[in-house]
Amino acid sequence: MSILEVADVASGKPGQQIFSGVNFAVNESDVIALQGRSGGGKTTLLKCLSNLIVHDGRVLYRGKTAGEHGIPYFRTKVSYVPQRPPILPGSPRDFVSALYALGARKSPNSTTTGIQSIIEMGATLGLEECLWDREWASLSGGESQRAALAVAIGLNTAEILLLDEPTSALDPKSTAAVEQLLLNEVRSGESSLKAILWITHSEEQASRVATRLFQMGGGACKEVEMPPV
Ligand SMILES: Nc1ncnc2c1ncn2[C@@H]1O[C@H](COP(=O)(O)OP(=O)(O)OP(=O)(O)O)[C@@H](O)[C@H]1O
Repeated sequence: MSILEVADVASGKPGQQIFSGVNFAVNESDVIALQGRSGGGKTTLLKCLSNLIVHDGRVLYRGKTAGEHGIPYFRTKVSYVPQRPPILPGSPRDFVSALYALGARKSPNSTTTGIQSIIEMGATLGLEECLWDREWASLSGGESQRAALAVAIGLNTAEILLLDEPTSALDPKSTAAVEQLLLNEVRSGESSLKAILWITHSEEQASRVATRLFQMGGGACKEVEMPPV
């Protein structure tokens, strides 16, 4: 069974549709680069898939809709990671503690080991431990982007991550670390992560990470052939 089945998904108002007729399936080990012109609807599509905005059509995770699974559970499995995390009160550590306290993230880890594994994930991305105790508002764009990714991966709950330009604020070294970590996780039998849908404007990045390529524009989303290496 596919992890995610997307059937006839459309978004926008009548007469002002952003896209319609989006159909595809995401399978284990897929790393799908989603490309297309600015304003073409890539972010909107990812938000539809994670049930963050209202849409037409059906999105099935492991054969069931978000409503059938329960929306909080669905979002822990099909997780959208925004390009820039919203500025939250408190520190990244407070944020992670709150996630565990809410129980919204059913993790195999206890709170303490869970936070520790997220901090270790951050270290892989070059984040020092002291950063987790600083105010979100004091972090640079690249630090907050990597902290959000470390949380999304380190929670170890999502089967599919929907990444919105996850390296847009990063230098080449940090970009390489993020790409490597994500590919390692998706290939590891121990990680919950089984597939990624990854918005990127970089053809070079797509060729480094992707196993499939989707092109968005003109109100549609089509799979295209990967360019020869
Ligand atoms: N909340 C909103 N209200 C009204 N229009 C919106 C809203 N969010 C997005 N749009 C519009 O929907 C269209 C698609 O936006 P979206 O952000 O999905 O594009 P994108 O392909 O991700 O663009 P980019 O590559 O610039 O990030 C754009 O015309 C945008 O202005």
